Amino acid sequence: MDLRRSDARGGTHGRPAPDRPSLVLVGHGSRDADHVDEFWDLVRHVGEIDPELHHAGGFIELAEPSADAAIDALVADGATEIVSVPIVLLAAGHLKNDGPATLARARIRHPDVTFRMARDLGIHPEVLSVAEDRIAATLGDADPAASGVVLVGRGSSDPDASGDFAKLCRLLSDRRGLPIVEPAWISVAEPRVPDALERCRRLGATTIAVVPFFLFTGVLLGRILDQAAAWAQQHPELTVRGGPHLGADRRLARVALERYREGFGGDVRMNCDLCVYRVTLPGYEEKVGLPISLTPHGDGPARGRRRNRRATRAPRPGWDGTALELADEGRQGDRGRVKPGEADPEAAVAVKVRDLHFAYPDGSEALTGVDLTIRAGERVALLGPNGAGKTTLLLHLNGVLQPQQGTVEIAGTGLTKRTARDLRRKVGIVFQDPDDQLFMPSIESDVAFGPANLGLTGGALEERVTEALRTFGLEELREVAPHQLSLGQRRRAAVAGVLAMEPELMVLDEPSSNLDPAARRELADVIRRLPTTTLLVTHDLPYALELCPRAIVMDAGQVIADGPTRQILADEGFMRAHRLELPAGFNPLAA
Ligand SMILES: Nc1ncnc2c1ncn2[C@@H]1O[C@H](COP(=O)(O)OP(=O)(O)OP(=O)(O)O)[C@@H](O)[C@H]1O
Repeated sequence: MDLRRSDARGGTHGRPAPDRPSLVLVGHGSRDADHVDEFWDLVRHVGEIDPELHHAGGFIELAEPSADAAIDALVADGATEIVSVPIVLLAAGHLKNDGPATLARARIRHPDVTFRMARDLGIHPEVLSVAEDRIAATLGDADPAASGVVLVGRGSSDPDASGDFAKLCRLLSDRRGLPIVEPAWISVAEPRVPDALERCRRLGATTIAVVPFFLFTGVLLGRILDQAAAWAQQHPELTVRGGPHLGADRRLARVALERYREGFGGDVRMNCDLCVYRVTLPGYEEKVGLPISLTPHGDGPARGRRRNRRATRAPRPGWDGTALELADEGRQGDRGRVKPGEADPEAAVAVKVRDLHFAYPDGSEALTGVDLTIRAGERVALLGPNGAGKTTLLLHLNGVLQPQQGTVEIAGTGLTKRTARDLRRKVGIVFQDPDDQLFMPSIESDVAFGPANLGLTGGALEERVTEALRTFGLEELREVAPHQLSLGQRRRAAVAGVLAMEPELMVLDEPSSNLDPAARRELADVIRRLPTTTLLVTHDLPYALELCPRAIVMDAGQVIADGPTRQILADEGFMRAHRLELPAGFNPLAA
């Protein structure tokens, strides 16, 4: 018997905290017991990712407890602020009507409690990743050039939901390189499944995956497969494969927590999470691309620095410099260009980790389900308190440790005992202490050591070494012994040595530790110029902000946040909850 599952049903979890609201996860509800079980599985994931968070789950209709009862239970525990996150893929009538209505009733029952409503899971990169995995599993080894996908939604009379679903299909094919992805709906909206299958056929697909874009199971999934099977019978020359729905994937629990943080911090994005194109609001042109605060919105006072702002005011310029600069570039006719270090959604995947678990022989569970994707060319900070699991993750990336459960891929190569040696070459780790790395009599011979081991000789070796030394301003020091250099110079030399191996992924472990301000700046210049995908593991949060557009935060063996570094560092409640401290007086919004 799965005790955790029955524990997660109904009831509340955690205790109310003074510094952050409680969370109510609101599902649609279903008469299907498996659907309801999957909802509780997702609630359980949320609790596992953020064990301290006071939360409960409930339904709009058809299953128990109701969302009203879940809210009452949180209040009975002492909650004074509650964020409601709809566990719904795309918002339509039920969320838009019943979601706010639930909170309106709750405000009447509990006038002293503040309620906020967060967004649906929506068009989020993690939602796309889950859908992408389901599609890939369904297509298997079919030739992508001759494959098509019919992604099937629930169907709604709400044009926003239908439009968002079509957009999501488009993003899966445009941005993720999937073959033809055709939207279809099982009820209310058109096209229907047979029409979309027919369109795939006409576009030249010989293998077609029919994948339900449903969060949880239910009677409609069988109907989708029946319709696909009936169509397939009329087209025996084609292969039609039915795929799984999204299910209670841990990545979706992380999206739910991100929505909670948005609702909590008043940082609801004005555009979708994936858009590089930004909409100019008439009269607010200077705010193009900035997140617009919706916090006050009639839901009681806002928290924190933006307490006194009205919903129509955007945060001050500089909140999201990245987006601002993008918009400026757009005006010069270069809209959407990806800047160095940022994710290019069209770039190849450099690192893909899925559901990675690892326990040390003494039973310490260091990794308990890590999922992350890093694209080629990205510069990403890996943050987290002591013992979060960062080192253990790195030891998997370079093949020193083998996954006990889950998968690790570097530049398309999966980690196995057979490939571990190869992966060690693809992932270059620059250790915190350069003296662990530099052991030859001169900097030049140190930098040459790795490439020479790879078999490079003569002019090719000389060229590789000179290039690496030039990149790091070490040419004049090439004949100097490492012990005669400063710590900053030794650290640059260590980076040069690893870069000379031309790794697919460069990992820098605490690169700024013990450096004086000048050496720190010089190293930052070097890191910014690295041509390789870079993962920077650090407790130096200002350095992470300076160098990495994106941060991944780990705690208790899991990824608990993944997003723009500035946004994560500015989330005071989140930072405190995970023992991440900014230096006194450091304001990530102003930096
Ligand atoms: N060799 C080991 N044997 C047993 N437990 C270990 C071992 N190495 C790490 N652990 C445990 O695994 C968990 C994750 O540790 P890890 O070193 O990966 O964290 P970290 O995020 O790198 O921490 P730090 O920031 O302190 O370097 C911790 O609970 C740690 O005590």
